Amino acid sequence: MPRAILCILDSFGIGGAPDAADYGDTGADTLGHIAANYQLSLPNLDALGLGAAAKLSTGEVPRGLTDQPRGGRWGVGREVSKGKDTPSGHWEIAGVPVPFDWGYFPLSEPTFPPDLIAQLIEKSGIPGILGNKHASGTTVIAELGEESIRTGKPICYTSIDSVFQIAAHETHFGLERLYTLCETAFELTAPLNIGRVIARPFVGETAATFKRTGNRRDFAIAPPEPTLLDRAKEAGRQVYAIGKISDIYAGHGVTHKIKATGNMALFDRTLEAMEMAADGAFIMTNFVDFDQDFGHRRDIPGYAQALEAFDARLPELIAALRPDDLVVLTADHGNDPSWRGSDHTREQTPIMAFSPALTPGSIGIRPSFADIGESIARWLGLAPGRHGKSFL
Ligand SMILES: O=P(O)(O)O[C@H]1O[C@H](CO)[C@@H](O)[C@H]1O
Ligand SMILES: [Mn+2]
Ligand SMILES: [Mn+2]
Repeated sequence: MPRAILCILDSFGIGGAPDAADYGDTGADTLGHIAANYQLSLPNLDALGLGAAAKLSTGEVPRGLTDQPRGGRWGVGREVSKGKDTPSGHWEIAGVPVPFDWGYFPLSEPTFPPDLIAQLIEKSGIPGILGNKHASGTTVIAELGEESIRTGKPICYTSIDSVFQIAAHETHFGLERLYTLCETAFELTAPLNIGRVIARPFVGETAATFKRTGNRRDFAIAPPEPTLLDRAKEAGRQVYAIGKISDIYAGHGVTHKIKATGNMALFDRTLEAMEMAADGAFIMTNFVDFDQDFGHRRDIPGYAQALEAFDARLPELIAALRPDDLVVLTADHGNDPSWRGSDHTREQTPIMAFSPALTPGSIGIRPSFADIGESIARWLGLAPGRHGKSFL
């Protein structure tokens, strides 16, 4: 019975979104700009159609890649959901475009409504908050982390995404206490249509030594309709959610939740799941480092090396495939490390689908990421959903 493995390379855009101007992102191109600034070597991704997909997206083959795929189906994903954020991208990939507008916090300072912060302080008993602005997570910890340790006040910040993030020291503030605080914040922000509250624990004693840990936790609102994960679970299938996948879907539709820190550990867990998973299973992994450690940090060599490390492991994944396994590689949005600021960028995404049982060829530009979910649904023998069309 066919199985499917879906790998999300978080933020790995390939430029060319027709609505990029609406986001101030005209010309943003995560892969294109990395390739222009770094001598990229991605032979396995290129063989699966990455260079060809990039050419279809922007008209140009990125430096170091080719437009000669050597197996699999390849094409371009275009997002219909308005948010260029992780939940919007992931939900749409799993067949459910986001039909509503998320709530966002303004660029002005303080960014959070005074009422919201007053209630958070009252309900949680914290002495106050620091931050209260748009910020990059690592920068704001370097700026305010020492004061946070000294005063016991957590650092609350946001971005252009629909998020309320709380950074606090793992031991001085306490990890469990941070999670509880996030739960309270989640209850208070849900009526504002805020997609996620994210706990951002860090360690270290000085600005120079602060480091965020793998104990990040996302408290997310649930998708508005059943996703591919729910549909697979409902049909009695195993659904493996690796990395932050379970958090992104608020645990809905997940039968096996597996956490790991770092892309290589995430790759290991994916291979292990492929060994364990039953016939008909659906395995989904989010490779978060691309986005969290390199895209938001505007680190071009870091992003490039993470891509090369991922590429180098693809032969292991291909060798582990059973004859009727399908693998799909794609991304949820862009995060061009050469771009201004530290936020995501509106871009199209690569879609690379391969299986020993699949004939190669182009799938063109898909009008919605939902086509990915529908293709996997068809592969797994699930009933069609309400959105998207299978390219298989
Ligand atoms: O700068 P850091 O804390 O990594 O935050 C990033 O992570 C958030 C969630 O993915 C995004 O909204 C972005 O702001
Ligand atoms: Mn993302
Ligand atoms: Mn991000």
